[in-house]
Formats: sequence, C-alpha cells, structure tokens
Amino acid sequence: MVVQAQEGRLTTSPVRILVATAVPAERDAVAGALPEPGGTPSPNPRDPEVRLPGVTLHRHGALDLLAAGVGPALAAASVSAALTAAALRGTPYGLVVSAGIAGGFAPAAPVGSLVLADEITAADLGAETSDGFLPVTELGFGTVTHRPPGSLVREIAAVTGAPAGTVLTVSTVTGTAARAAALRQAHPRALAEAMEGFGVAEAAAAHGVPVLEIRAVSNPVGPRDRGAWRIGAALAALTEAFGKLTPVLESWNPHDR
Ligand SMILES: O=C(O)c1cccc(C(=O)CC[C@H]2O[C@@H](n3cnc4c(=O)[nH]cnc43)[C@H](O)[C@@H]2O)c1
Repeated sequence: MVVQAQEGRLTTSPVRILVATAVPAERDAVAGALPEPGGTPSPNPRDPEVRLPGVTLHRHGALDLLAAGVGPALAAASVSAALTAAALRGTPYGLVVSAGIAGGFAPAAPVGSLVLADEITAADLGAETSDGFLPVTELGFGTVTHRPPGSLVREIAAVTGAPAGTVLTVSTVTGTAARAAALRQAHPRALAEAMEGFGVAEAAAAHGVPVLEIRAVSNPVGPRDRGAWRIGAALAALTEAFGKLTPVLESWNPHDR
C-alpha cells in the first residue's frame, strides 16, 4: 500500500508487484492462488496479458506474473525489461518477488517445504584459486548478496510458517555430495539453492526496487537423483504459500523496511 498526497488529501493505492518465476508451470502455480487474470492499473484494464520484448506479463489484480526464464542472466534481462516498461508507463513496481521451486539443504528444508530468503546470494560468482573460491566482491567488483526488507520477511514468515535464511543462486545445479558440502561450509545459513534469485535481485536493485525470494523445495541438494524430484508437491506448496502471502504483499508499506 502506497500513501500519497493528492490535492491536499492523503490517498492510498496498492503497491504494484512483479512476481518472476523461471518457467510457465511455476507462474501458473502462483496464479492458482490469485484472482482471475486482469485488473488495474493497466493501459487497458481488460487486457490480462502485456507483451514486452522477449516476455509476456500476466496480470492478476495488483500482481503481474512473469515467466522470466531459467538462470540468473535471462531472469535479470526479463525482469529488467518489465521494470523498465512499467517505469516508462508511469506505473512503476514497488516490489519484485522471485518465486519458484528449489533444491533444499537437509534437514532444514525438506522436499515439499517452503523457504524464504533473508539473503539472496550468488554462490558461484567469483574466481577459483589454489586457496579456494573468491567471491567477486573480493576481486573488487559489485555484490554477491541482496537483502530483502526485514519487515516483509518477518510478516511472510509468520503467515506461511516458512523459515528465513540464505537462498543461494547457482548457475550449475548441485549434483554431488562434495559440492553440497562445500556450499554448506561456505554458506552455513543456506536453506536452498535455485538459479534465478540473484539475477532478479540485481535487476530490482538497478531500479531501486526491493526484492523478495520465496521457494518451494522440489528436491534435496546433493547427489543427482531425478527419481527424488517432487515437482508437483513443490508447485502445490507454492500455490498454498501465495494464497497466504498475497494479502501481506498487497498491504505492505514500502516505507517499512
Ligand atoms: O538434472 C538435474 O539433475 C536437475 C536437478 C535439479 C534441478 C534441475 C533443473 O533443471 C531445474 C532448474 C530450475 O528449477 C530450480 N531448481 C530446482 N531445484 C534446483 C536445484 O536443486 N538446484 C538449482 N536449481 C533448482 C531452478 O531455479 C531452475 O529454475 C535439474
């Protein structure tokens, strides 16, 4: 909710929210918890879809859903296109949410559970050296972690029951016990790994928009075992989570960081 002064009066308008998933199945799982497509504000309030370069927005009330692609680079490019288009239309987003399925670190994040990021961290952005991995920040560049607004993380953790911790972004899905152990050692607060959160967060940060990441666990992080995937259960958990957290997102005041 945004409070504005208009003609001497205080008015409120809902914050516009962009939810970026990787693939259409995740986007549709989020949509399953929302009102029918459409809603305002929109250039054409009856138009439930808006085509942008490379991506299509699906509008559901205050939430616009975007299947932004797999991996941090495509997710960043797609979210950046949506943020720029909204800003140019004069209806900027007030919050970006990265949502989808993820690998969970046992025992904190079992398959079918939900996790919430209080830190969104790029786990493999840096340089390998004979003394180990150096994050890009130690090479003198950029950032490797974005932090969602604490008030929002606390409220969403309370309504969903999801634990809050670090959600890692990787460009390569972990497939061995050794890599899982190395990630765990480097990031003791890690609950899950996925492939888009950091890219979404970089795009949001470039526009000065806060970011959130919420993930439903489809598989354990560890030795590759496609038989252990439970994508249906994770998508169902995502729908259930958005049923609970959407009212919190819609009433969130961006000044409460
Ligand atoms: O082929 C494999 O062994 C394999 C294992 C896990 C995930 C994949 C994917 O291609 C899914 C990538 C997609 O889903 C998210 N995701 C889900 N689980 C994980 C994971 O364990 N590690 C990283 N990403 C995961 C991710 O955000 C992508 O959108 C293949």
